[in-house]
Amino acid sequence: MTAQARVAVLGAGSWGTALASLLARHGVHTTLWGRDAAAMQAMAATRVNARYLPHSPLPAELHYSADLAASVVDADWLLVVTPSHAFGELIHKLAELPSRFHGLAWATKGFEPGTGRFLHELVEETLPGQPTAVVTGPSFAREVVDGLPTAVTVHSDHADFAQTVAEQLHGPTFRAYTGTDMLGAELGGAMKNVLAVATGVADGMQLGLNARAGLITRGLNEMLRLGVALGARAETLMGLAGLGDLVLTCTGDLSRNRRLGLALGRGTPLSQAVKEIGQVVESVQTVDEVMRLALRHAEELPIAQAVQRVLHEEITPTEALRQLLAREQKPEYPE
Ligand SMILES: NC(=O)C1=CN([C@@H]2O[C@H](COP(=O)(O)OP(=O)(O)OC[C@H]3O[C@@H](n4cnc5c(N)ncnc54)[C@H](OP(=O)(O)O)[C@@H]3O)[C@@H](O)[C@H]2O)C=CC1
Ligand SMILES: O=C(CO)COP(=O)(O)O
Repeated sequence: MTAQARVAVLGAGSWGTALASLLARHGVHTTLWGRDAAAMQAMAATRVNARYLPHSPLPAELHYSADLAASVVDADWLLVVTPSHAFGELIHKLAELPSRFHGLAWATKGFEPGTGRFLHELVEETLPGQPTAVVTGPSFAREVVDGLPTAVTVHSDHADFAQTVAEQLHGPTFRAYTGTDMLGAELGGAMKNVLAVATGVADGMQLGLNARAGLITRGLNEMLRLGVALGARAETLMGLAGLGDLVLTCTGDLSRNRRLGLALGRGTPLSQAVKEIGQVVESVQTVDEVMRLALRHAEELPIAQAVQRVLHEEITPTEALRQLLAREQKPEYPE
């Protein structure tokens, strides 16, 4: 008999809780770590994540901890699911802890704030030699924890590690594909959050379904152009990590990034909109990193730039729309 796999899921918000539940349901010995001891104790007692997924019972097999060292000490591999702004600090803490894990995956979507560095670059520097993988794709936590059918993709430079992660996540209602393009997978997951704000703004302003479809398609074009300039594979961005997640977050009201855009389009001030959502809204930081990369690689991204100006409250959504519509006529693709 093979030993039961042991995984620590680090970050007990909605997505960490959903992925930990999934692993536990699949027979993996799973510990969910969160920084808030009282919240973790309450979760263990009630088997509900009252703040982030209040309507979904969690499996009896799931373990909870607020002790990072104890959570990771005997884990076979780790799955980090904190917001991107907390990712670097956590990786540095992990580098200091006694552990035996072989492989670090993350389902965080975003970049290192302030540098435009990809999360895989940050991990390679801090934990050199560890197999790494990114779990991404169209996947609202609430639907996953409720057992609704979902497909994601796991990209890694280490085929064995990608296979381990995908096999343990894969189950009757959760399909986990594998791929080898970490950069493309990370870029897609990060950029779709910015583009979801754009379509949210348009829908909040009641600009119609034509505008929504136009923004999704031209947004995909921005993702592809920046991706290819950075060395991503176009097919990654046309798959679950790019187009799939873009469609989900640009059209599904469970998306917090879309809801931010909707609120801004209806005239709600940024700080109020973020406060009302009450959860991580990655686009607020990601947009600056996307534009930093675009500048570095001389790529013009008019939709992402409009989102940046709106999120910095430099221009109103109405002015952003005027500027986008006033752009010159040109071929759809460069010849
Ligand atoms: N929700 C979803 O459907 C999906 C989310 N993602 C991605 O997953 C990542 C996490 O998002 P999500 O779970 O939704 O976010 P939530 O807003 O639901 O939860 C955020 C969690 O992160 C914790 N946290 C915040 N700062 C720190 C820190 N410094 N150290 C440790 N924990 C911290 C919070 O703890 P506390 O409560 O104590 O503040 C909370 O548990 C994001 O990058 C998101 O884009 C990806 C796919 C789907
Ligand atoms: O990444 C997600 C779904 O794939 C969740 O999107 P939001 O962060 O916009 O809620």
